[in-house]
Amino acid sequence: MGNKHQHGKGLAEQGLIVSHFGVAVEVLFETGERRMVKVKRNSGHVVGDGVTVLGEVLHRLPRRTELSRRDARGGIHLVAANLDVLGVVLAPGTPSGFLDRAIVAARTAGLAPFVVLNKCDLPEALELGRVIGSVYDGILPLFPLSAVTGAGIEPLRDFLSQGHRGAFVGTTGVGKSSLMNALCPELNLKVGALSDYNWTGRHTTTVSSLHALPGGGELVDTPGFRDFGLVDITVQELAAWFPGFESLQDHRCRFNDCRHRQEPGCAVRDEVTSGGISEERYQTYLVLLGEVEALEEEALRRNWKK
Ligand SMILES: Nc1nc2c(ncn2[C@@H]2O[C@H](COP(=O)(O)OP(=O)(O)OP(=O)(O)O)[C@@H](O)[C@H]2O)c(=O)[nH]1
Ligand SMILES: [Zn+2]
Repeated sequence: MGNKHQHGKGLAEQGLIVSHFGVAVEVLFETGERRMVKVKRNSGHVVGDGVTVLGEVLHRLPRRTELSRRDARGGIHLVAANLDVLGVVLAPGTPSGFLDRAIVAARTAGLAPFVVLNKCDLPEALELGRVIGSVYDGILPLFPLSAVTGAGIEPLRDFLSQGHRGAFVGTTGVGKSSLMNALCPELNLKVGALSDYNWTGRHTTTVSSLHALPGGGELVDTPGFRDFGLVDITVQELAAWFPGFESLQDHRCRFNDCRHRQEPGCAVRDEVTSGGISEERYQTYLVLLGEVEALEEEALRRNWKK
């Protein structure tokens, strides 16, 4: 690795940040070469960023999308840039409401969400699959599978191979790591291959890494990015992106900031009356709306600005 490429004077090379080590990033260049480039700590670069590199000077290109999370003190952290899709991983026992929040968060960030129903080898997964299928089938791609047995993983591979760059999110224990390992056989290998570098702290400060899948597509591994903060959505985002309200693309509420509750001229309530939106979906929305409103008030009190 490294020395084959001649750096032409004044010629910047274009690449992609595939790993981040705090004081350095690993850049994958269009030539296929990989090289470590030093960056300032807190320079704001993340995995998925497109860059140009001239010598040791790295310049970030504009981003298409940004995926962020919020920490326990309200600080916002960028997790990855330029993702196209976000896989929301569910398994028996996932708290209800998580999926809707995650879908809204993904859509708000400009990522197309899809659903992975993991642990389908367990009998409890049958009922979850039925419930999820009845609500979300036709709204977004669904992948029932088992990361452990490998059953059902092929359709997900096909989906990702259509040139998609994605990441997974899900509550702890749903099987995100298992899924990453099943999809990226290079993951374990990679840890070993990198160990002969001697950048200080590289093993402990890795934020995330991007992996090309053997059949096409890319996945970003995001250690520490589970459910936390992703589900932190605003009332406006919820009202605009709630799954099941897709028919609203053609109809608009009278008020731009309509919360779809009692406002006059509300297109959502019209759709519920006419059957375009199910009463059940609408009731689920109202419950979530109440929760998001309460969280927003609390955040305002703590002075978390969004
Ligand atoms: N039965 C069954 N168990 C699974 C499956 N996928 C993962 N598991 C198990 O679920 C547990 C959690 O899996 P992980 O892959 O560590 O889950 P995770 O989402 O990465 O968890 P966190 O790192 O805590 O966020 C492990 O014991 C896995 O073996 C599956 O498809 N079927
Ligand atoms: Zn409305």
